[in-house]
Amino acid sequence: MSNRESLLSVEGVSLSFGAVQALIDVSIEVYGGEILAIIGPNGAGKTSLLNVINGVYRPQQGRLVFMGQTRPRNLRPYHVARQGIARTFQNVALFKGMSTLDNLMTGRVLHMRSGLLSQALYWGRALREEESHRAYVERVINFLEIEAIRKTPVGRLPYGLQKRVELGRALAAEPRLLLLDEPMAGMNVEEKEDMCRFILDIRDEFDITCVLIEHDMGVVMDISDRVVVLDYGRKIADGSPDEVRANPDVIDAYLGVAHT
Ligand SMILES: Nc1ncnc2c1ncn2[C@@H]1O[C@H](COP(=O)(O)OP(=O)(O)OP(=O)(O)O)[C@@H](O)[C@H]1O
Repeated sequence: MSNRESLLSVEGVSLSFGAVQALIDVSIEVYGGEILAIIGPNGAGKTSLLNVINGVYRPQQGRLVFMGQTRPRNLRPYHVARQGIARTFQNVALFKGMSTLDNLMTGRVLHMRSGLLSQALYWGRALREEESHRAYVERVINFLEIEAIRKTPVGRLPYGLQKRVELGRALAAEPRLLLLDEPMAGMNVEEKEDMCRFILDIRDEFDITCVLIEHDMGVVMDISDRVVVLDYGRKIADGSPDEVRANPDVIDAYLGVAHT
């Protein structure tokens, strides 16, 4: 559960693409240890917000504070990842010809100190490092119950399992903050239940804070500690699942009807 200490502050962020205003003065607090869902109709700015958080988009206005440090405006996505923010994508983004194990190992790249030269010069050290990365990846494989597919090229796996491998790769990066873009999209009921369990356990066992975009309201209401609602680039609600569900602005945004 949340420790009520801010892990990430998004402060007054505005982002536009030409005439399109994707985010308008959005402020969000993410507390350590919580599962925060971002919801909203299509085009509301949810993915843009994740892309701002992981440094792919630079907002025209506003700032981000992660673990007490204000992010420099020119920080690149690679450095954001090194600071401890990992993500998965709406459409699975894996190396389809590579095995599950190798895909997960790519998640460790940020933590690898040995370059090619030092691997040649200090072979023993590089080997020890490789072993420790393997051990961490094995922990992730066990946790996600994907032992049976460790050697399978991920392109051959059913979609639900590919999503799980992608989650594993993000987890292998040992992030502090995990951003999940529609982790249940395209899954059947059973796969969704598994994914919900994994997200809850990631928070509890790995102590990783999760921000997720999800369209399945049942899932959102079940697993989130807090819900933020975006509509046309603005934040229109922020609260517990029950508060948000009862919020008239949210009902309007989803149902498109005026409330009395
Ligand atoms: N790279 C881009 N170039 C131009 N416009 C963009 C870009 N990315 C997003 N937009 C626009 O910004 C607005 C917000 O899009 P975004 O993808 O963030 O919404 P979303 O809430 O994630 O939508 P969905 O639920 O459909 O994925 C939309 O009007 C979209 O067309």
